Amino acid sequence: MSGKVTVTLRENEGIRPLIASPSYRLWTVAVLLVTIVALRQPAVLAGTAGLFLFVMLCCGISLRMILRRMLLLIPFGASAALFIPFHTAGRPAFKVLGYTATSEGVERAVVLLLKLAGANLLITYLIAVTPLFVLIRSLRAIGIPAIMLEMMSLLLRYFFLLKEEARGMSKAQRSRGMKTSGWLWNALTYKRFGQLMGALFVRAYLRSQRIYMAMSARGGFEGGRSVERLAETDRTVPVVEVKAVSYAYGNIQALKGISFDIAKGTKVALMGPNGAGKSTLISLLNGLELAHAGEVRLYGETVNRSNEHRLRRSVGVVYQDPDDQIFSATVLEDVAFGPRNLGLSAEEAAERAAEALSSVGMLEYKTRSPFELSYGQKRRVAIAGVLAMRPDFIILDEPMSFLDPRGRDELQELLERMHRSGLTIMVATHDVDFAAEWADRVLLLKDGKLLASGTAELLFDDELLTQASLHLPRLARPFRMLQGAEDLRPRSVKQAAQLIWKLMNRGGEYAKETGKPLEGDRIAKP
Ligand SMILES: Nc1ncnc2c1ncn2[C@@H]1O[C@H](COP(=O)(O)OP(=O)(O)OP(=O)(O)O)[C@@H](O)[C@H]1O
Repeated sequence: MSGKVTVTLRENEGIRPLIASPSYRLWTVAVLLVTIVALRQPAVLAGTAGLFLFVMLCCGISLRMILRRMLLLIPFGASAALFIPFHTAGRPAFKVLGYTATSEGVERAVVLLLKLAGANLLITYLIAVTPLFVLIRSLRAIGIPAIMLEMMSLLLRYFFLLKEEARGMSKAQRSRGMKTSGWLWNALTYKRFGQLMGALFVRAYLRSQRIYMAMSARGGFEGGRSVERLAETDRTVPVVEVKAVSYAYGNIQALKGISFDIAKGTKVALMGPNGAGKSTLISLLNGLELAHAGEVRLYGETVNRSNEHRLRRSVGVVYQDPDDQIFSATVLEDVAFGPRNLGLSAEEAAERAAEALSSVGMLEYKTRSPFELSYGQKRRVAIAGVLAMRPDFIILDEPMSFLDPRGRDELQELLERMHRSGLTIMVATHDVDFAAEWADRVLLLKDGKLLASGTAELLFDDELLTQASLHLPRLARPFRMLQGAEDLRPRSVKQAAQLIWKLMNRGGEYAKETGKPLEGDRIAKP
């Protein structure tokens, strides 16, 4: 599964924009660009470029940054301008290798270069003082179609994610001795660089696959068709029935004939070591993949190509990395993406999105760019994106990963609230402590097989835990060290406190009976 990717868009810290409103800024730059295109006099163009440079320096944009941006464009402009003096009719000015340059040609080349420099300065100013996603949003104000902006926003977002991945990989390589400084690399460095590029390509491919899955899961490729929802379901029909299901990726058998049911309103922890088949099972439960053998039944219906879209309406999946799921320019738009795909109007979708954001405590961030959020906040937005589709069954893949302790507690509370609102929830997790405290039901997978299925009591079975590469919940460990208390299985801090209290009382009774205090070897022997 992918690691956390941090996207930095705050390249412009310490820079003061001259015009506060991004859309006014955009309009001003657009008007100035048109003016530059219209100007013909080299002296006026040079004066204008000088003025822009002065203003940019006053705004706090460093000369280094300006030169770096200029160097990106000027070589292209210069190579085009190089030929103009020799291809323009007029008074001969000088000769190079037998070719005659004209004065008019030289002036045209200078005008072109000055125009390019002026335009480049303006765009550098705009990019330096405006975060890219604010810029994209402002483009809407000048009439660029929403679909184009969505695409730009998506492309930009993944460009940055890949850039961050490349940076992370390169850092990791450098920390292991790869040297990339200087112009002349040795053969090994070139080889390592090639490997890095290859790995980046594979990562880009895998990420695009995950994005595709996350978008499909929210109905992104159904063209906003209004698909009927499932009728109100009978509580007695299991939400999920998995019967002898197998699935393979080519020769790799990911699931090997597994069977289980999930009743409505259950809190399920799907656990197992890496490569056990959890993510594969999730794709099958959401109808994104179909079983190669056996059947997956959702609300009593076998999932097949003809009903997968309809059934998927009732099953929401929150993927592990929120960066795979979130892509719109604002938080509200992103959460409204799923409802829009359900065929709802823009107003209805926005209403639902606001409601979902409120339920995850993120309503106040609705106009922000998802890029400006912390990882935990992005995860909440990703959950809201799925809740807004009002599923009956929600699956979360590793929701606790990369969250700080407070973030974990808050997420657990959110899961409880979601459950109280009537949802059936499945969480794929490696976190035994969370699963022991939260789950009503535990499914243990290993090597594509169902190792065990039952209550959270399974998480106290040493043999099973060893087989599933899990460990005993931390709260239960001290009790294992106390003679006479080994069988006590607290699943929450509260239960652990109650059990400790009981043990203390037991100690008191012993002292009363025997007239001796309880010491070491009876109960309190670690
Ligand atoms: N796209 C793929 N192509 C080939 N094999 C795959 C692919 N995805 C998964 N597998 C294989 O299928 C098996 C199950 O993988 P899966 O990702 O479902 O496990 P998982 O339990 O989710 O693992 P983890 O906890 O590491 O995320 C593994 O052996 C894995 O190598």
